[in-house]
Amino acid sequence: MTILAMDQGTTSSRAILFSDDLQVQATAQHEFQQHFPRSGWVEHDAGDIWTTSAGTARAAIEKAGAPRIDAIGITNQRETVVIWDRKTGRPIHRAIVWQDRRTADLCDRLRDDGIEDQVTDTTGLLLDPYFSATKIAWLLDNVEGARDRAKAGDLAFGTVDSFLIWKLTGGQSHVTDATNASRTLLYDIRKGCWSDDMCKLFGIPPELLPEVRDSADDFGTTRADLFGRAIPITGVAGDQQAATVGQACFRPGMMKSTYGTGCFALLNTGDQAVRSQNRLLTTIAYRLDGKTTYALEGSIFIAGAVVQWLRDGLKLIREASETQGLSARADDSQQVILVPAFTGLGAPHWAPNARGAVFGLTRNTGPAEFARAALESVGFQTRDLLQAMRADWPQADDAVLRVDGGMTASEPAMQFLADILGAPVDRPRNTETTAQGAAWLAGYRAGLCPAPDEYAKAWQLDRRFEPQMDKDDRDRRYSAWQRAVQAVLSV
Ligand SMILES: Nc1ncnc2c1ncn2[C@@H]1O[C@H](COP(=O)(O)OP(=O)(O)O)[C@@H](O)[C@H]1O
Ligand SMILES: O=P(O)(O)OC[C@H](O)CO
Repeated sequence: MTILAMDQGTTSSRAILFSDDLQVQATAQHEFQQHFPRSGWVEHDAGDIWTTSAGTARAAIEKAGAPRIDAIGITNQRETVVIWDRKTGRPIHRAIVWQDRRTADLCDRLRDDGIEDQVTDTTGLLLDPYFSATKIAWLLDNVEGARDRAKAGDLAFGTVDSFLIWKLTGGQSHVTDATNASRTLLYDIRKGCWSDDMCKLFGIPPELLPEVRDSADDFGTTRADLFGRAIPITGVAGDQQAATVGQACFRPGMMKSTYGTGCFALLNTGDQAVRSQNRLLTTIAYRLDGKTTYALEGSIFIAGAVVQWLRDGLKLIREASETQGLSARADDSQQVILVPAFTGLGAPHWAPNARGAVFGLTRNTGPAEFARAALESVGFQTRDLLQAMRADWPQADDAVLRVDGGMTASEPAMQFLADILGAPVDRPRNTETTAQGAAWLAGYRAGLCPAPDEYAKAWQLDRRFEPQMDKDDRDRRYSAWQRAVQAVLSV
């Protein structure tokens, strides 16, 4: 039995074939072009999204010796908006990517109207251009004739999962799953349906919207000519939610944090949609067998990207892994703090105009101290998130943190994370947690993979990082970080 996971990310499309015991059989990856038509705008060609997704799927199947594929799971960059013509399947514009800030003014205006509380109550999100609704509104208002065509039911909106399913099924299915719907600003996360009020507020004709299904459900069957036979699509989740599932964070209080370019932390809060008082997001972690599990989410914009900056910006290293040896040589008597607010600060500050700063420089500060400060900045920011989660939901005190993503290869970064959180950090053996989550969802629905409890038992630890810093030191260092962040916010 073989399951194909299609992982459509911000910079590349990947395909991973899994056996039914969820071992990786083959992978393929293809980067695609990013379009930046103006400052703050980020677009993808939806055609590229489709061809690289289908192409990597074919390549992975070929690499594995063309096994029979029994089910497909899809996981995707979230919030990104595609609108296409239902008759021709042609997108009416490039996809507007989650990072795109073009609707910042619209969000400000809506906030000035005093509606943010209502929006947060319904959707669990904030009025920020990050989410889909204002991007949809922008397309309807800026592509000629789009609003009329949308009202007439001629157009379809989808997040990337939905667009891929449409293409895979040859236009037979216009569907999405609850996790992706929960990122649009249009979905009532407590009632589990599209919200008429939100559609009115953002001016979105409901005719545009896909049908919302569970994360493990029947999403349609692929065109037979694509991969040799018609294959059922039975699992879908946004990539951060798929990683939560892949990490088997099925119990309330379990938390996963993915350290790629940025960092996304999701804390399972069970059947409680916890309303954050600290500007975290309330989101759907997954919906299985009709039952919704919620999460609190915090996003940090710069995690592994700070290491890229050491490499490409400062040219202090040639490869990310060199930070390990370099940071070990840092002078312990120096307390250099780097606040990497290169593109503003994300949760819990949401300060888009903040910019980075370095504190505590001396004449002896050199590359080693910069490398250490860069790795530590990721730990400090995670503590900001955990602190906010603890304030929102007291059970978070006992959270178990499971980490994944490229930056978890960094032993010093993970050790400092445990030290500054004062809590253990678990790194799993499996590094393909996002794709594995999608594969498990598909396999679970198709009857190939075990129920959550059984699947959770198969999760294997690679290394647990135990906190080694004493409490006074931890508190002192964290206070210094907080002062540095306040300084950045006040400039
Ligand atoms: N050994 C390492 N030490 C520190 N950072 C690392 C290391 N290996 C990779 N990274 C960082 O991890 C990030 C890549 O992780 P990945 O999960 O592939 O991200 P994404 O999916 O966002 O592209 C890069 O930003 C890189 O700087
Ligand atoms: O594609 P990634 O891994 O950068 O993830 C993007 C997130 O889903 C955005 O919310």
